[in-house]
Amino acid sequence: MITARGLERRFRRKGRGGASNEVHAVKGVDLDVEAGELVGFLGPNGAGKTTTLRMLTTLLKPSAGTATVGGHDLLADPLGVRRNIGYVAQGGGASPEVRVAEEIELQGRLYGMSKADAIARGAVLSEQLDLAGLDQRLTKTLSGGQRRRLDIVLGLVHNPGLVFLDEPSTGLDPQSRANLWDHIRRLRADHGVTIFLTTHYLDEADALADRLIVIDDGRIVAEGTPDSLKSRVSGDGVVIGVDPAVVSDAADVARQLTGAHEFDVAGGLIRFRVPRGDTAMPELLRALDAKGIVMESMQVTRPTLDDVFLTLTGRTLRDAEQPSSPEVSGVA
Ligand SMILES: Nc1ncnc2c1ncn2[C@@H]1O[C@H](COP(=O)(O)OP(=O)(O)OP(=O)(O)O)[C@@H](O)[C@H]1O
Repeated sequence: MITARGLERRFRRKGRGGASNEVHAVKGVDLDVEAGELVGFLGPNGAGKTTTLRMLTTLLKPSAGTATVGGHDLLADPLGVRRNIGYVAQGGGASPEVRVAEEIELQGRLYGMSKADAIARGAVLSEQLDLAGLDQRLTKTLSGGQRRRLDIVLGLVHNPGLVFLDEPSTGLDPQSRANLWDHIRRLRADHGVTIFLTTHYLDEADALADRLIVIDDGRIVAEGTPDSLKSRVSGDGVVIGVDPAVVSDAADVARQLTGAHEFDVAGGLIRFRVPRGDTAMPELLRALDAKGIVMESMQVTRPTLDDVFLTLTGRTLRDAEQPSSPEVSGVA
């Protein structure tokens, strides 16, 4: 669905006294997205997510690189790309003074659909995204969550096989976010739409994406399923409790586990890491049992995506956030 090679984008910014300097926002991105995948493009503010997305959706010309999106070449056939994708921008696109039904119909007609087809498709999507009954409301009267769902209907009305969502849940309260995630999952399940979404929320990336592509400072730094990224980097944290009299014997047993590392033994507690806690624990229980040692307590904690980002870049995702800079001008 998407193949990009060496995508780059530079911007020229005017500094003090009219001097201009260049921002290398995207520094050679390669990415592949298969049909039917739900891929999260994760990175801190300013990492280059929106710039990459705008290049892939033909809104911004790459300074270098090539891409095929939805089967069409980005540079040779931008119209073909546009016809085959949906794009839901960060701030959304609905006009405030227009009724929901008119907005959906207008969007369909912009893509060359007949009035009847646009209305029919709009009705199906509105039902699926919990907007049924709101068709005569002015869009400015919708709640944040409803508006965001309308943005998604607008992005999907022309039936694209691939949809780009830029920061879909920004600005929504926790309940509306969880609700939106359900809708996004269902869209993929019911329509087989391929979804590429950007986010800087770790929980969103974790909850929603089959696969994550992590970007930092214009470069891809990792990719994989949320679980594989977590296990690759640091492994699960384990704390077991035993009688302090046998703690060193128990620690010797735990050290035999494949990949066990970072041991810390204090009182009756043994802390360490293993690549996969769920498979290591039964093995450890059996080995301790064979030595007649009773495990009194056990806790396994999965690493978070923030641990992953920290290991990859030396910063947590939150530390890495920087205020976005104003738009000035582009250099293709
Ligand atoms: N039109 C522009 N002119 C100058 N600099 C720009 C322009 N657009 C983006 N940039 C800069 O490029 C870098 C990447 O910005 P981009 O918006 O792609 O990041 P992002 O990861 O999407 O961040 P956010 O989550 O805040 O949207 C930033 O340093 C940003 O200031």
